[in-house]
Amino acid sequence: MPAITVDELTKRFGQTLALEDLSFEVEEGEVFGFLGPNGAGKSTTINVILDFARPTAGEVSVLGMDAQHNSREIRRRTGVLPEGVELYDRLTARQHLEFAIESKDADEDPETLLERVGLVDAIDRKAGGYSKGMAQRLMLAMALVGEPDLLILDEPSTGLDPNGAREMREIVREENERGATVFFSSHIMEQVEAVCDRVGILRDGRMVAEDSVEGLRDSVEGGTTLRVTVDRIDDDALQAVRSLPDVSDATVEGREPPTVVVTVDGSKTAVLSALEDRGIEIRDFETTEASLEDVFQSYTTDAGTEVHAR
Ligand SMILES: Nc1ncnc2c1ncn2[C@@H]1O[C@H](COP(=O)(O)OP(=O)(O)OP(=O)(O)O)[C@@H](O)[C@H]1O
Repeated sequence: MPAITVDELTKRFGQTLALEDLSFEVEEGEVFGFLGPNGAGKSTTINVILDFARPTAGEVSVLGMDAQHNSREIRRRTGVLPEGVELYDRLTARQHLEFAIESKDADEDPETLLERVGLVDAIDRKAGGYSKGMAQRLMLAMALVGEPDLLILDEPSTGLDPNGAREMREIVREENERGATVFFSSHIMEQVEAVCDRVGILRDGRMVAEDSVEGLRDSVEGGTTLRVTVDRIDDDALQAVRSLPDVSDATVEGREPPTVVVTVDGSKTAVLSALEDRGIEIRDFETTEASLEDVFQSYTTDAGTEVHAR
């Protein structure tokens, strides 16, 4: 049973079409990264999943239950880190957590939870004085209350410095190992790479790609470039490289020594062997992969479409 099923979901706000016929599934036990530029519809999708917004058309089920009819039970089993921080300025972190623990009928120690998110030193300070990052850590601790089956994190790295973002990823990993499904949105591809099993890319309310990060990289033409520095090169050897099944392009840069620049999908050794078989000496080689930013751009901008996402 999938943890989340979104089926032909459309959501309009007046004239604005925020989501259009959106369908996807998040498998139980997976970490799913929900990516998209600002305004793509990520928060709207999350709001419908949690029944904070009603669909114009389509259906959503969460943990096997209908998102609209069973929202109370769904929210009880789900930990949410919503976008934008809504803390009570006059309450301390301990009081926030006591409230969250009580409302989930859970039985946890606020101190242990705050230790996990690195905020235990501020346990009895009022949230009104918190920095953005501290507020985000407290919200994350609240999301963890009650060992939820599903964690929904909307832009969880907002306000966190690189250390905080790394700690957040560690918590995502730990929660996933405990058995929780994690669904988190971001507009930064790099943040999802380290933890996500699968990524969906949303653009203008539609899912434009769904794959592992590795699969997405491979889907962008020019994904891997192999640069081979050789003692010399001739047309015969260059043609031999070009005719290899996994090679889509091969050109020569520089003369002394020349560098063969090869766009290759599969085996790089085949390229090296093709050159060596023709008596060419390989002095050095390196491979470069498309950056994740290239991948994201190729799916979310018109300029990027020219990168030829297949
Ligand atoms: N309550 C609302 N009323 C009117 N329009 C809305 C409302 N909520 C969202 N929208 C519109 O729906 C579209 C999708 O917005 P949404 O907030 O879901 O995007 P997002 O991907 O979460 O963006 P961001 O990364 O900026 O948070 C936008 O055009 C937005 O202006």
